[in-house]
Amino acid sequence: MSVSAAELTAKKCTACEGDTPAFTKDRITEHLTAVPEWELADDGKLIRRKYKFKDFVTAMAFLQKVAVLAEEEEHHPDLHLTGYKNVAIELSTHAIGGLSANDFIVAAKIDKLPV
Ligand SMILES: C[C@H](O)[C@H](O)[C@H]1CNC2=NC(N)=NC(=O)C2=N1
Repeated sequence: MSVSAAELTAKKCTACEGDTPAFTKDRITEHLTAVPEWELADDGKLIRRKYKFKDFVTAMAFLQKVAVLAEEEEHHPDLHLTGYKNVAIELSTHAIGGLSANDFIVAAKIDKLPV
């Protein structure tokens, strides 16, 4: 059963232990429909969204908003700034070496941030 963005944004991340199983392909597919801007990468171990901003300051301001959200959720994406105004955000659950609900919750919340 597919999951909606509203369901994801209504949730909070929960602490993820190493014994939590990573999402299967089916669960990933169900969750990806809620965050269609995100691509699956690294053999299903992470999801990525790319942004192009008009300038460096705008890109950095957006990264700062993502950082605040990550701290609130206690789940932290890898943040990349390339070409001084292009941002790539990667989400995976390091504790389990794959994807968990936390990644999709944070992705859905990032999608709601003003750009
Ligand atoms: C206790 C706390 O929830 C963990 O250390 C968190 C911190 N942020 C994290 N972020 C990510 N992306 N993966 C993790 O496994 C992770 N673990």
